[in-house]
Amino acid sequence: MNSHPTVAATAVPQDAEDKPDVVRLTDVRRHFGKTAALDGVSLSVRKGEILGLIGRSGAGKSTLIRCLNGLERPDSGRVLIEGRDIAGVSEKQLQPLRRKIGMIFQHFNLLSAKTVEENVALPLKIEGLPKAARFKRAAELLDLVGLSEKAKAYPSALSGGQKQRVGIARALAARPALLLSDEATSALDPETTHAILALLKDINKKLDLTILLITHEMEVVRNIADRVVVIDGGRIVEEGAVWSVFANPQSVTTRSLLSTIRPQLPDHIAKKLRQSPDGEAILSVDLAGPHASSPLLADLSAELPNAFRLIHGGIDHIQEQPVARFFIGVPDPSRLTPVLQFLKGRSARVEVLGYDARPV
Ligand SMILES: Nc1ncnc2c1ncn2[C@@H]1O[C@H](COP(=O)(O)OP(=O)(O)OP(=O)(O)O)[C@@H](O)[C@H]1O
Repeated sequence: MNSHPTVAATAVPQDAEDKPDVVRLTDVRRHFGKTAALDGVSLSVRKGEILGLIGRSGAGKSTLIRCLNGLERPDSGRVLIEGRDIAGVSEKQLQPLRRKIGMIFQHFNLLSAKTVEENVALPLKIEGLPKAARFKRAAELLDLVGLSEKAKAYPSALSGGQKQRVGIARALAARPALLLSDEATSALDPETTHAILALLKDINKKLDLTILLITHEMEVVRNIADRVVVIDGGRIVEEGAVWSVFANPQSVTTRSLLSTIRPQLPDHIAKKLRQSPDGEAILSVDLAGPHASSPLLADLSAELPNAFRLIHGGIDHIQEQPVARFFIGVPDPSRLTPVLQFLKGRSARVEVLGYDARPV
């Protein structure tokens, strides 16, 4: 028997369930005329968790952000930040609640006439902290984001990645309960994106910081989120631990958002597929968690020699869980049933995608 830890134990830290919710939305609705920007959204983000909220353009992400930071009032539903409902409070009561949320943005939103350290210290000036204390805190934060040597520089002298580091330092200045990241890496190149996401993960671990990542890119979610929520048309269409959603996406929207980063059947083969059982059967094979560590294809080859050919695929590792996806061809129709039986017996999800009458 396998000696791997159970799936549930590895996907969610043991104490995560006990941690309080920093954010809790209950049945939040916001309509603009006939458009339901948010159509009954309920979600929570636990202390220390990184939640990825993903959706295509128009899914309702910006409306949700605006409901969270109080710029938009929901038509109905509750928006709790550390247990305080921000949906029903006055503008004056909203100010201290807003400060519980630090935000980082796609275009950084730094003040160009102020130095890096002045940008970082600004939220503390608004809070009325004395100058020496403000700049001491700014120095600590610039150290945290690895940008101490740029304290006296102006934003125009920084790269995009450096600007976002300043944005992160500034967002953390007032010790927020939640860091809200609004497409914060969308304007950055892949290498810089990777470095910024690694920094966010590092800060999450060091400070037990709660992060809500709003994005349209699955790669971002894949890299650092613990859990993912997929929204479409103002509704949550799927949610779960990132590795498990990646391993077995249920909704059409999730599958489509994943299509750029999961192995797909090569186009030139997909184009030739027919549904009539004539020629080589083309199969997708998915498995995840402990099952994906076994030498499945080697075992299949030993059990049924020359029954299949490997077309495409591989094993990814998400949240330390192997997530495997392969495409294989079974040229001999008489061997299809034994291949399917073998794979299913090993807990793989197998789908016959079609038949290629003219394999290369
Ligand atoms: N102020 C508004 N007036 C009218 N319709 C609006 C308003 N704000 C949002 N909407 C509509 O609500 C829906 C959700 O919009 P929202 O901006 O929240 O989506 P989004 O996921 O943030 O999209 P994007 O990624 O393109 O920013 C869209 O159909 C949009 O046209």
